Amino acid sequence: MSSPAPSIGVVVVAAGSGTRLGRATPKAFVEVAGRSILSWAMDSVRGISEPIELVVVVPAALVEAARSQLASLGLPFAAVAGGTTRQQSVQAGLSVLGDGVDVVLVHDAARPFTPVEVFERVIAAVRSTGSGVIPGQPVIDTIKGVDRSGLVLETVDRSRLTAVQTPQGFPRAQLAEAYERAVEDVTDDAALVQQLGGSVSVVAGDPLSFKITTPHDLEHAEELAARTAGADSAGSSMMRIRTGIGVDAHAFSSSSPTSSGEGGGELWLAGLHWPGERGLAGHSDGDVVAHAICDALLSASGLGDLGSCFGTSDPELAGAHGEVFLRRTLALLTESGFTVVNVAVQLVGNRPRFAPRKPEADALLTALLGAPVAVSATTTDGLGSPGRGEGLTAIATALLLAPR
Ligand SMILES: Nc1ccn([C@@H]2O[C@H](COP(=O)(O)OP(=O)(O)OP(=O)(O)O)[C@@H](O)[C@H]2O)c(=O)n1
Ligand SMILES: C[C@](O)(CO)[C@H](O)COP(=O)(O)O
Repeated sequence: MSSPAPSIGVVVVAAGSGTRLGRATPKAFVEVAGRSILSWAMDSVRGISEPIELVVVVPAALVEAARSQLASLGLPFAAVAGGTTRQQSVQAGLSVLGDGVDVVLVHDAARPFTPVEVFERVIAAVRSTGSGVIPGQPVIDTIKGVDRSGLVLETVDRSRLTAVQTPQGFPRAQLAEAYERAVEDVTDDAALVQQLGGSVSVVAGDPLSFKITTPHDLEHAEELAARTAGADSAGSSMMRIRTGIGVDAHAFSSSSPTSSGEGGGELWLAGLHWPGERGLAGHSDGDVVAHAICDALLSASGLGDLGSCFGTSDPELAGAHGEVFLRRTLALLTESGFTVVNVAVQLVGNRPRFAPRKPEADALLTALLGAPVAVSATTTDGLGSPGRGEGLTAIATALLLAPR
């Protein structure tokens, strides 16, 4: 069954040059503690609790670079070229959003440390008000109105001011109309909506949402990133944890076991040969434990599943043992920068008696994946197809660490 299309569209604008930062590289691609500002900005976006459709808008020359840099995000995204102003870049992002999107958040990559709670607050407020919502922070300094010569004219009532941040959220139709009818270039999305008479309200922003604009902001970002790196295992590592689940079932083969176990109906399970036990039917050797592990690993990485990664059309996989699939799966994960943290798998069936060979199975699979694998086994008290002795099922979970 296909999953429902996301109703939240997130457009991350990252196509600015960063003139005020004064670097040769476009600002979103400047590194902070070894990662681009754009990559840092994705940490919170990835944490949004409901499905999103993500569009990243970058300088035309860096579309491919962005695609490869963000490939390990673990969530699908489109990367498109921006324009010469922020407004044009937002417009480019909006134009590729799918039909299923009805709420749009526009976020500056230049605000890479915006906590995910701010995103959630904006989404909730757009839904409850049915109108535009922007995060804001109180203005702390005393503000003076001055004329062109610098003469002070007035002290502004700062209780009426808010310093605006992103993400700025809107019902899609409201934002799309504002962009279609825009007549002048403005610095934020809310201004366009207001020009059409649309209402926009403010929710609490966050000091961490500061925009990296000047070299001083970049220094502040480096300090924050260093602190995050200090708490790496508790902080950003936690954000990189991915879990996955995999299930596989095979019927017992109708042919009798042979002594060789090769193609003659003997059982291969958890990477081990089980002499004298009836084998499992399938295109490969039917090793449900190995296959469930592969599916769990692929599900955690977002790279697909056993069927999509290793189709039955590959002649090398006909009759292949579980360890072939495990090695290939590990290679795919490693190429994409994932690290396996651990795997747990449970075999469901009446035979074989698994407990005596559990240490052997754990050791083999652990060595193959280079991470702890624990295999357990259970019966179903006679219920269902495993209970009737028709075949075996295995259910696996996997934990991965995604690349930075
Ligand atoms: N043509 C542009 C200009 C800006 N932005 C994005 O809009 C956000 C806010 O812009 P700002 O921080 O002011 O970025 P720059 O325009 O890059 O900075 P500067 O004004 O110093 O050149 C940033 O994430 C920036 O990448 C964009 O996508 N396309
Ligand atoms: C939307 C915005 O981040 C509001 O602060 C905007 O992009 C700011 O751009 P500015 O050019 O730094 O005002």
